Amino acid sequence: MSENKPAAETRTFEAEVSRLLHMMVHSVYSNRDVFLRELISNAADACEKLRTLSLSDPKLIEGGDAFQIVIEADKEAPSLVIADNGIGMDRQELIDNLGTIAQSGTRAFLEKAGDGAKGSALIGQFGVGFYSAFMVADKVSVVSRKAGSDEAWRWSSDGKGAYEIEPADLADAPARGTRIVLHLNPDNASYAETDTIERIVTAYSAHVPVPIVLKLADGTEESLADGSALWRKPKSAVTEEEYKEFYGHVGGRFDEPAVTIHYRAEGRTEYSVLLFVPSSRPFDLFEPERQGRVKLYVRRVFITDEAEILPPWLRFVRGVIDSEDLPLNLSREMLQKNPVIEAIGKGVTNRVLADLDKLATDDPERFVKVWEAFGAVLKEGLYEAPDRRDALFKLARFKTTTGGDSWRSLADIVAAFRPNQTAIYYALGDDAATIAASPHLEGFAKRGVEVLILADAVDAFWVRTALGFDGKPFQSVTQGAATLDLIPVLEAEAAKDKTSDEKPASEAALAALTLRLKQALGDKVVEVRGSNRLATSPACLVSPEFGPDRQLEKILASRDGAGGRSAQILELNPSHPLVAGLAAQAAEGGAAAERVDAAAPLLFGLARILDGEAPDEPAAFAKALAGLMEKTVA
Ligand SMILES: Nc1ncnc2c1ncn2[C@@H]1O[C@H](COP(=O)(O)OP(=O)(O)OP(=O)(O)O)[C@@H](O)[C@H]1O
Repeated sequence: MSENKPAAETRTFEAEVSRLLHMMVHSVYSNRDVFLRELISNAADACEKLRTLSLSDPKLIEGGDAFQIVIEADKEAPSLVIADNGIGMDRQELIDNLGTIAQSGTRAFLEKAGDGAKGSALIGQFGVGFYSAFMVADKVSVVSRKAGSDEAWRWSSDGKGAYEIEPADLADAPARGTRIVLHLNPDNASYAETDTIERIVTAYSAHVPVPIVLKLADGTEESLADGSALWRKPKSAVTEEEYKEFYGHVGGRFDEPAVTIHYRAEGRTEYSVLLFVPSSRPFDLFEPERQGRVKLYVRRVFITDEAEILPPWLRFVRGVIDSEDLPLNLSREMLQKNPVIEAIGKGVTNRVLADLDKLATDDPERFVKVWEAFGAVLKEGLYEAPDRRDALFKLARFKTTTGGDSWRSLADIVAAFRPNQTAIYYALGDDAATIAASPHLEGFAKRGVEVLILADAVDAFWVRTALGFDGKPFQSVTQGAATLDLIPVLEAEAAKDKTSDEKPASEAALAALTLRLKQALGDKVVEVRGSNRLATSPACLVSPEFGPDRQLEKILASRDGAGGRSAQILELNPSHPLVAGLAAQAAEGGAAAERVDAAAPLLFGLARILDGEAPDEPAAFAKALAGLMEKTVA
């Protein structure tokens, strides 16, 4: 050991690590086995990282290129050792990796978990990594020697707030890589039993791409996993359990995969694919980077999980793509705009969409679960990938105003068109409940017209650019003339209208009212008109046919903080007693018509409120309303 090395140092864990460790130690989580899965996964990653680096720097693996994970158990101590000959960590990396929480996954876990029992139940779902060792050990010691370095470091801790870091003798350190010793606590001594280790490795780690060896007490070795690449095996040779175990390793997810896609493409570009569609949302689904997690291998060598092979709207897909054609020394620049990667991306995207479509036909219930989890992401493709629109429209499912709880396809919706209906109507909004309460839907409900409820943020974007489905354009219920005249009112509604003694405004009176209101409201509206969009509300606001949609503007305004609003039209319900009464006054002229002027801002404010907004001049609105109420009590 050289003189100028820093001596042993005790450092405290970052506060969040302490919290996590506390949770681990006091966890009532019953499946402690997962700690071994986590440590093996880290060891395998370390080997794969070095294998990749050695492609450009072969000196790094001078000591031997046979990567291996070795497990050693001592029943007497009791202790368990997990050693790898991978990349290793230097002093700073030990501090950064094992003293703080760098992983966004672990942070997300902490945020979700809170404290207490809920947290311990969640540990199994998230891979919370290295720190899970403290679920079974009173003390953990890590000796690591970074590949190519002549220094080794020991990190050790009892998991109670602090850890020690000190130089380690090279004689005690692995020639390369990391050796983790768990001093098992008495309750967990069974993890030093050969049977237990065999069972856990078979269940969780049998297909990590690095061989795993168990060193027995008599010095002999037993192979627990051969490190073969599962994705290269023929489908017929792989069981469901093996797929699930591999999904856990490669995707870092422990739910059931909803779809498993395993095939080999041959022809101009050759590659093996083993991909999974998860059955639940990963925590980072809506992070702004929209980063995919598919791992790219070249002839069994891990290259990167940052290549953009699949489009961002398939970022929930997990797994491996292994190319036969790419060079091993792929640089970052080469990953971009690479024709081979583009061809692979295209082929695999085709396949994922085709398999999802097949699922929709073969197992609609399961497909709906996938759509509930990832529909909002797939819909980004409707906007970003016009060439994929037809395939995505086939998959898309919607909640609608007449569909109740069921998810409806566009084909279902077109098949249920009412007589003379020519457009697919949609209502945009922040959430389904607000949309369903919108006055704009009244006339559609009265005619039994099914309206798409579009409550995902992405909806406002694709629906404006998509030209239509099956020759039917998409039309917003808050935009343009509602063209409902030709669609018959439902019989039950027509019967109600007949028995009602409400008299709609006459055409002449309505014309007088719209003219008067337009004069009174001035520039606030571009037009005032009667409409059959409404049934029970007196008035609403809509956008002109060719302007931006009101809801889209609202969404953009809430995002950018801009309040700008383009032209709007005030639509009146001629059958509403308030409108009919005002129309009669407008037609009468003179002092009666002046009452219309006074009512104009109130009517306009009301329409805004029905739209979920405040009146544009709240003080004036409140004053006018109070005046009106005063009259009713006078
Ligand atoms: N055996 C090892 N060899 C080299 N580096 C390691 C090893 N074990 C852990 N590390 C380093 O420590 C980091 C933290 O490990 P940890 O298990 O806590 O999280 P992770 O594996 O990165 O993410 P997660 O487990 O949340 O998916 C790793 O990212 C890696 O850089």
